[in-house]
Amino acid sequence: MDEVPPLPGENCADDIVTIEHATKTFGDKIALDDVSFRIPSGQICGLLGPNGAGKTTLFRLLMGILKASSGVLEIAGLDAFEDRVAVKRLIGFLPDEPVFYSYLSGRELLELSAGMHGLNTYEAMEWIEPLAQRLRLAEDLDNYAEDFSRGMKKKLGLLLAMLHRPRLLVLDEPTNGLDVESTHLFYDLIGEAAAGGTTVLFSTHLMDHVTRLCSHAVIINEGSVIAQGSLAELKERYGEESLESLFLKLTARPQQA
Ligand SMILES: Nc1ncnc2c1ncn2[C@@H]1O[C@H](COP(=O)(O)OP(=O)(O)OP(=O)(O)O)[C@@H](O)[C@H]1O
Repeated sequence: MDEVPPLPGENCADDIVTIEHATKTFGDKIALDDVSFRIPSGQICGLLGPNGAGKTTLFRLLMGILKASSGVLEIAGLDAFEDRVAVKRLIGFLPDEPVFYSYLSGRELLELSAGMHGLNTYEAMEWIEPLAQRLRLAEDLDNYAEDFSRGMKKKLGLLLAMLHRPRLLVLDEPTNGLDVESTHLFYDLIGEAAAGGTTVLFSTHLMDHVTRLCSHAVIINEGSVIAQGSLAELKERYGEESLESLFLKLTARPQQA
């Protein structure tokens, strides 16, 4: 995969994601509470947390879909909400459940997205076609995306996220609903994008996938960051053999009556 060129004036050692004291409330509900962490360029970072921990909310803040109640969220120095149009050029986002226009084929959606990113449509499609073939989606691209299976929608969503060769890939449970082979194919593509310089932040409930793909992890629980660091640092700091036992230890909750 082609190497992603650095942005003008961007130092590769810089943090591409900066989150400082971010809080998000919905009425009385505190979904995120004083969250702070940074992701340096080129890192693959796993975002882990039990159901309802705040992972999707954090992704929606980073994409500028939601505005933080307080705190700082920056992508390559741009404010995630105020500069959200510019930020969208830097990020490829795969939501947990991608939704598409009902009247467009997979190919038309890719072409539309290429146009929105100001890309040459022919060149963008020529670049994405081999990836579609590797994901075994190429033969379905002329069908309506709405008729795709859940796994096919995920694959199209990943292609849309990667089409403009973003600086940062934000993937919300990317392999949720994928079969084993497709999961491997996904991780191959994500790993190759990272090797080419793309930073990756992804959430998953599958600890072995984090161990396989990530160098670093951030664990959130009930809206707060409870641990972060390299996988080796985390295991050493908490004296646990595996990421799974560490996760269970840190997120243990009392049983409900
Ligand atoms: N629009 C909203 N209005 C009210 N509460 C919300 C809203 N969005 C999220 N929440 C609440 O914020 C908390 C965090 O939700 P979020 O979807 O971010 O969790 P998550 O970590 O992605 O969970 P899961 O692993 O189950 O997908 C939950 O308690 C959820 O009910």
